[in-house]
Amino acid sequence: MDFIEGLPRVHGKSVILTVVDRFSKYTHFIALGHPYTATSVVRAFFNEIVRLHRLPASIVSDCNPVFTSAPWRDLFKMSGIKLRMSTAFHPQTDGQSEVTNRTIAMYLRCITGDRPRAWVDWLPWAEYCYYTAYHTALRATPFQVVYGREPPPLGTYRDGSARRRWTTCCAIVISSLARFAIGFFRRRRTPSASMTARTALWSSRWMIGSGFACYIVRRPPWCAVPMPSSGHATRGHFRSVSGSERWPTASSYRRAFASTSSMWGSSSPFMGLHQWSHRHYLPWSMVACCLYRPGSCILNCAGHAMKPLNEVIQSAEKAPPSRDFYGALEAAYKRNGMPALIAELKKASPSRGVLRENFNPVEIAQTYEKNGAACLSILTDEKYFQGSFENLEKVRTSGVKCPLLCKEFVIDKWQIYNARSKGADAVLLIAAVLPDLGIKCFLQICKDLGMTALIEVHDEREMERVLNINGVKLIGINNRSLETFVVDTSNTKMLLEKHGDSIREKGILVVGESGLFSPDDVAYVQKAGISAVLVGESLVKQEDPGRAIAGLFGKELLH
Ligand SMILES: O=P(O)(O)OC[C@@H](O)[C@@H](O)c1c[nH]c2ccccc12
Ligand SMILES: [Mg+2]
Repeated sequence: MDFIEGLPRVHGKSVILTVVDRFSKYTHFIALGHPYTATSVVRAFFNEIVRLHRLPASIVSDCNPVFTSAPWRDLFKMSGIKLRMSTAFHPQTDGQSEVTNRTIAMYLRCITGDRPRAWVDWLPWAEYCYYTAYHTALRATPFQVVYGREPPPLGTYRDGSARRRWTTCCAIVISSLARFAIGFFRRRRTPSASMTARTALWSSRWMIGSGFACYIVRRPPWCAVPMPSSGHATRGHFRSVSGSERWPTASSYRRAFASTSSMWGSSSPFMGLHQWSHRHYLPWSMVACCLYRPGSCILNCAGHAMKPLNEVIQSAEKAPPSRDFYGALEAAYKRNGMPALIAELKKASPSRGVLRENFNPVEIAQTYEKNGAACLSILTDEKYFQGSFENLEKVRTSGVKCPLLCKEFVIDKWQIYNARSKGADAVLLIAAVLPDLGIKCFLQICKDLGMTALIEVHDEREMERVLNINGVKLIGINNRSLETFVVDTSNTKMLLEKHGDSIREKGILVVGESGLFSPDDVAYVQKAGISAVLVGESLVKQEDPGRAIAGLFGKELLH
């Protein structure tokens, strides 16, 4: 048992009494007023713990004077409960509570974000998520250990109910997600044929890790960031990161993480992500609720709440077989002696606004294909690029034969299965927003689904991280800075000068992305060593985007 103090006072409450069962890790979080007394704690203990679980054999706590006071001493004497107190400067004795405290404080910071006073309302949900989350040491959820079965499903999110009050929605979304998470872990123990044991392992860890990615990608104003832990990470500090209203920039991620570095044990989110201990991640359900807040930039992911993971996996398995994206690029490069073209269907962009008013995805796709594009990239992100999965499906069913890249911010494997079920042959994975573990897991999923993963890097650090991952076949170097949107093609040259050798050694194909407008630009990146280019703006903006291809390359491309 332990206390988390110093939370914002709401309805007279500013302390959490945390009670963890050492065997099952089942937890209870009880909000208390400050100052709490021995009597108030005894009362809470009987009301909330003894009522449900009977008297414990022993209690481990730190040297809080509450437990040495008369009411507790009497209680211990009469009931035969042993008190095992940790000594000063040896918090490990009560390590279980310390870990729980840290975790719960983090959940609360993340969920309440810029409304720290809402912690009281969220406490029961945090508790629910805690005891229904898979525990690596237990190989089960605490709930399962105590009750011998999974918790019953809660209400399900229903399509069309989104206009309800946000809090209600959120509760529904969390509960259904928690259920998916549980379903997922159940699945993990009996992986289906399509999911190799290795994928299952990666994904289960990714499940936890992805929390982190969501956390990064969230729009800055919602990004609650734990303060560096000075001594105790359990104090109720809340802080939100301010940043561009329109778009989460890399600098805002960095700022966010610079301040948490001591807590995460890494100096930057772009370094050593894989080393983070799992308890520093949020459980999926928690993160999801942050993600679904209005204003979250990954709205596509909200589909999660409407279509459970196992259903998306089933539809992905039923989808027509995928085409060879990588092979198409390789063949086109050989055929033309020019970089293969991935032509992009992009209606708008956050930096340039609307690029093309009359945007007919099928027409554009057909003229791209007719004029020699090897593959197509279709933006499905709605908010910033005005893309959609409808566009992807339309192009896929229109008779266009080029392999298709689904372009969105993938942070959750659900999105990959979803992309496959809609007919995508490749997905984009952005190294800046994914930890290494995430990339590995997603690569494996792509492999299982027969898809190609295009892994996008921006700088040297990301390039090094990606080159250390096995199985990477396609790397995209984005010349556009995530931070300033400024395009600089010399980025490609610089990265290839430094890493060209190991890229060639591994047989990796490199795609030059963004800001290519003229035959000179193409020649420049080709000379740097790329074998394909990804071009959007300079084609989409032209009257006939297909005919613009010859203008971009300085010659007609062969089929
Ligand atoms: O329109 P451009 O400058 O030719 O860029 C295309 C493509 O590189 C760009 O759309 C892009 C590269 N990586 C991304 C990630 C998400 C969204 C978009 C992108
Ligand atoms: Mg304590």
